[in-house]
Amino acid sequence: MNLKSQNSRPLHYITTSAHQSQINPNYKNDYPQMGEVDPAFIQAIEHRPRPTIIEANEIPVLDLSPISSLDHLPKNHAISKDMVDLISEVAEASEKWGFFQVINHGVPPDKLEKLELIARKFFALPLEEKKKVSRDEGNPLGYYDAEHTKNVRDWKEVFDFTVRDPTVIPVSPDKLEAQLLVNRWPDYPTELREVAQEYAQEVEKLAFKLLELIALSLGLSADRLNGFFKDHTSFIRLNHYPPCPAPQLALGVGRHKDVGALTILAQDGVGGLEVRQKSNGEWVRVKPTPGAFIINVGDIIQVWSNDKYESVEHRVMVNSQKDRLSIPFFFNPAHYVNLKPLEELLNEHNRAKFREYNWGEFFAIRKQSNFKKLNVENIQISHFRITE
Ligand SMILES: O=C(O)CCC(=O)C(=O)O
Ligand SMILES: [Fe+2]
Repeated sequence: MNLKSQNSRPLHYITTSAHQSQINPNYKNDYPQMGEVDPAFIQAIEHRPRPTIIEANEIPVLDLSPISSLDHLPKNHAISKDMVDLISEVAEASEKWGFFQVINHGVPPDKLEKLELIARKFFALPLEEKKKVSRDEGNPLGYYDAEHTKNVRDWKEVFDFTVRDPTVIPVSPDKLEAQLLVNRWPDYPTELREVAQEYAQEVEKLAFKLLELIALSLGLSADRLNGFFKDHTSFIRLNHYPPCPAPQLALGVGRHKDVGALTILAQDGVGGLEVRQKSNGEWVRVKPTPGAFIINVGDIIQVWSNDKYESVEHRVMVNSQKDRLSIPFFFNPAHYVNLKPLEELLNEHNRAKFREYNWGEFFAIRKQSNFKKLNVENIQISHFRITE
């Protein structure tokens, strides 16, 4: 890679410019030129985005109206025809795509709009302000602008908070006993805490409904998986992707699979999320659908379902013009839950494909590899795969 300059240009030089220009008309665009991109961001050639984008027109959009007024789904199949249809759509989408979108999901749109607005205000603050609530090795919550995916730095800045406050989970592989994690809220914008918590409560309800739909779609009783989430360790991330001077070299988030059970993602209208299509391995763009959430099956559901529903690889492309905001809710079980294929789905033709592993330990090890560049591959469920 023949870069003009090897000097690192901190991400913060460009993060606020889009907003600064709205606030201050004299603000000069300060985007670094291509040669100034820190090599830490540059993807290996085979992982760089392709110049032509393929839109995924077929990612299923599921209408959750049949369940939007319910708090929980009926425990067995004593359910309406509409619900039966919905459950088979969930089964098909999870098997074929590992991704689907939902509309009429019951989350009030104004809760999301408010959070988006406040998130933009937060990211528009000077870096020193944001760093007052910085994540560190002892606490993975708060602001961070140097996350690595597969040891390459992502072109993004994030703010993480847990849905349950406090949340109990081990955070470091050197200290695997569970710790009490407390959210870090900034002084400004003052409303962030309240708006974020209100949004979290609404999406938490949706997460349980989706979990119940997935259980039913696997032929289990609706509440089969709920017990694993009694003390859930779910967290919400505000992802901000600043405009990037070299979008053909870097990624907002490098290719990865989500390690939790389910992800419920809100994205703004800019677009950038790409999913690796199961049928042919092609990267396809998930076009923003106003009012819809994007749902993806994570590694834990892959393990529980013994590979019936696979967690699908995805990544985020950035662009040189616009910044982008996305808000994933990562629905994760309690730290003490041990994960393995569900007994009732196994038989002599379908033997367990994964060894048991503990969620809290897995989380602690993965968090450390996202925090800094390591020289080893990060932990994956494939490390627990049983090879004959
Ligand atoms: O920004 C997006 O669309 C997806 C982000 C993502 O995959 C993640 O944060 O795990
Ligand atoms: Fe993801």
